[in-house]
Amino acid sequence: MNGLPRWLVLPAVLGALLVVLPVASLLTRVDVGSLWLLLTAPGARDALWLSLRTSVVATVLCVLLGVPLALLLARASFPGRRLVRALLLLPLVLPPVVGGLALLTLLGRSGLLGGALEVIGVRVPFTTAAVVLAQAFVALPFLVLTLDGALRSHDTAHEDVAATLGARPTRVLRRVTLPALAPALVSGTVLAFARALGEFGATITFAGALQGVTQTLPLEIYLQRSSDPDAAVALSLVLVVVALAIIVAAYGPWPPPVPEPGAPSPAAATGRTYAEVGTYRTSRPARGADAGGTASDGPTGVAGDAGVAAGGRSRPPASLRVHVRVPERGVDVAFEVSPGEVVAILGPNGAGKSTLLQAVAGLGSHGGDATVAVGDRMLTGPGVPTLPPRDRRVGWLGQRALLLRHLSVADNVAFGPVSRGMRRAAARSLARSLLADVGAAHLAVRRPHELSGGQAQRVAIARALATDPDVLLVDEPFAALDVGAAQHARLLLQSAHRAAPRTTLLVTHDLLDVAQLADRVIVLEHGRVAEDGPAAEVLTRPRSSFGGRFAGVNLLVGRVAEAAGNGSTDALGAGPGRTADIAEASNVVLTTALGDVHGTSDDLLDLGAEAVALFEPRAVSVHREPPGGSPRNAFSVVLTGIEPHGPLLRVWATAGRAPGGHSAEVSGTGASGVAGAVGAAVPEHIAADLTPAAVAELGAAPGERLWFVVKAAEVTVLLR
Ligand SMILES: Nc1ncnc2c1ncn2[C@@H]1O[C@H](COP(=O)(O)OP(=O)(O)OP(=O)(O)O)[C@@H](O)[C@H]1O
Repeated sequence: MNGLPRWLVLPAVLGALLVVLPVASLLTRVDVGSLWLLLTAPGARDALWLSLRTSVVATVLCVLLGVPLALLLARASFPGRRLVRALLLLPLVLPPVVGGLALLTLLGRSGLLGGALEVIGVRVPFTTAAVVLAQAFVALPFLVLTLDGALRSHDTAHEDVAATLGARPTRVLRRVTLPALAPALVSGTVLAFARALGEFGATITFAGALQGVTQTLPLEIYLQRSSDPDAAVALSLVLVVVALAIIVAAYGPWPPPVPEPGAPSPAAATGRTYAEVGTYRTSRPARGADAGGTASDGPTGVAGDAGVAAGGRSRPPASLRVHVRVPERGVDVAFEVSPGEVVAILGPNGAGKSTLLQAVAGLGSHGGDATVAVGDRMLTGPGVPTLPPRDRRVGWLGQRALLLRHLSVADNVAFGPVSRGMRRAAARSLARSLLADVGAAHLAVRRPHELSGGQAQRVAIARALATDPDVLLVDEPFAALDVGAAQHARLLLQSAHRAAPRTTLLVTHDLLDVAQLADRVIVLEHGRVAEDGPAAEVLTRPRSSFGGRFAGVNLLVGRVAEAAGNGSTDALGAGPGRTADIAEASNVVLTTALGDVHGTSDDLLDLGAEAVALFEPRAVSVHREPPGGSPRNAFSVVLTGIEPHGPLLRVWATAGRAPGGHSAEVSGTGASGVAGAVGAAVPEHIAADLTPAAVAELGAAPGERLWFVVKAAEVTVLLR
């Protein structure tokens, strides 16, 4: 019973019997011997034939009118949309006879439109056309509501990608939206047909019962009921059989839809620090070398640089200028990217990364204003018409591969070039070449559901490059892949970029992406640029809270309180705006939320200036009692968590209050280390890496107050 109470069985069985028993008893009344005779009687034949013809025409009408209606209701925003949706429910709840009366008041001889139609010699009521209209009136909501539900439960990600590939709206509708809607369209159409076939009340009111003209099967059954009950039962059997066939067609035991390859999985975080990433950097294959396949990717390797030539640039790389302002999301970001530069966009959740990418691609409706220029081409901005995504030449590669499931792999890659006007044969040949470049030539004839996540993402890379975009937007492209497949795809992107540099914005939470792909890093915090610098600089000497957490170093933000040069112990005295009168200060004191922090610096420091103190977690020792002697940096902290970190344990603490007072702030640190820790930026969080034995000896639990100690020589102070 799957945990359900047993008493449910009785009402459930009674409910099923309420529907099944009457139909079953109808079957027992059928006189099989005279069935054929009854069904082929002229009245019955005419009624059946009329019902089938009018139901088919009414269903076609429903599809032609209902599909656009459902699309607009689900995807467009216009005044009164909710009202229209509610009104469409009316035929479902109104007695059909009321529907028939409503049609009469509109199209009858003295109706709103009927009078005018009479004048031009068109009479609708009591004709076969009236039967069709009555059937369509009651059947349309079934189709619209089925499609509307399906549309609203689908996101528009596939349509968005198709638009960035250059497809015009009608092509997106025809090649992306409608194929994705096909199952719902079939269900809705079948339901509409069934409803039209069984329609009675509206038909008899609006069309009457003229044999061969308006007397459909339900009407014939009703009329035969008094004169020839056996014929009525036999005809009812026909309707039951047709209805059963329809139900099987619509809801039969068809296989469930296959999940999209590369659907997000929780295995996103890497938990590696920059130092660890260095191993990857040194071990990566040389330019053009084969990186080898992974178990999940099949036997193919990564093509070398030369191999990506087919995806090479037909134009030189272009610069990118961006200013995105979305006040309602608290986003105001501006920067420029040099031609061919790869800029990693980092930041905690909600920092504005997706809003930024959407604005550059022209997707979504964020309601803000944006200025985006690629080279000399203004994509959007004050005083210039906003280019739609299809005309921007801005490619998109996201976490999900978003391949079109009804197309083969080769046709997926050819989709963009064909959308941009390339002849089909040429596009196919380009697709084959690009698939070979990404080691997926052998997958060309497969459907997306026959691919692994890694294979699907490789195809998505080929598809994104096929249109040769001026700017590539890459949004956590490897986050849903396992480590091997992610590295494989990462190398592919790197290889393609080396062969044909392309201006790229790369949103990521993964250190490996930054280390391997990015020239420069922009850190967003609270919708603003918090840090912008060369990738190596941000990863080794971060200036922002998030940058520090991302790079796996402790970072405390503060103001310069003292700065003394070259070992001199003379404090120059605090005071905002007062400049140290030495070129380089080596010993520095920074006032931070954790207290004064002593460190060294090579920067020219102004007293009172904002600066950051950096130190590695492994440089921190942890004590239960205040340490003896006079260590320069001893911070009283509250333990917030312990997590594995390679062979060590990473102990996290914050400058919160111990239990009893307000609880300490808890960081967004995931169990997976740095990459997992990027969900939140709490500046005063610091970490210490200890051996498991040291942690056991310490015996501390989250919430306890401890002392974190770090030598001044281990602390580097940088200007912010
Ligand atoms: N559709 C929306 N309507 C209103 N506000 C939104 C919408 N989408 C995002 N926001 C808000 O805009 C801000 C920026 O969100 P955005 O999705 O751009 O952040 P993000 O950096 O991409 O975050 P994440 O890493 O979680 O994807 C957040 O405060 C968010 O709550």
